[in-house]
Amino acid sequence: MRIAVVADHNALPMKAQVGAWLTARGHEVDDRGVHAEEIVDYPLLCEDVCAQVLAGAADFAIVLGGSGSGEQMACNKIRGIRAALCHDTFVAEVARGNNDANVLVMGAKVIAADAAERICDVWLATRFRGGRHADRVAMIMALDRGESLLADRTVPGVGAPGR
Ligand SMILES: O=C(CO)[C@H](O)[C@H](O)COP(=O)(O)O
Repeated sequence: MRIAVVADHNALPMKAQVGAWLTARGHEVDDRGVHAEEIVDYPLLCEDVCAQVLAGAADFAIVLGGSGSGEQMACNKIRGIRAALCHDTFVAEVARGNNDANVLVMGAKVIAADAAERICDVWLATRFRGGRHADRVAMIMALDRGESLLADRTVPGVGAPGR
């Protein structure tokens, strides 16, 4: 697969290790920075790497930060992106299998590099299951377009006061 990778100043060693791991398994890695330990504003990296996915230049993006939470937020502000912050293989499996996520975010201050490799392994091996999950992803994408899911209907149990 073609995988575009970025890391901020908190995750350069993880980027090197994950990049080498991916390359050793035959994936094409596009290392889009940063390349030095200068402090960088991670939303810039997120915009760049997500554009690679949206343009079809990459099958997935991997975004590495300190915690990863801001990176996940930034990526998910970009229309068409479904970014998942994964700290373990369970979340990675659900992110791909159920959510059809196209950007993997990890926090180098949260998990070790060997855990990041295991997460990548599960991410790349898991296929989107479709079915009811496809309906939910379609709803996510409607929200992404600024549409309301509830404007023209009521859903039992949603928004009603509990007893
Ligand atoms: O994980 C992150 C955002 O979620 C960033 O890596 C983190 O916020 C950067 O902060 P600093 O400039 O203090 O290293």
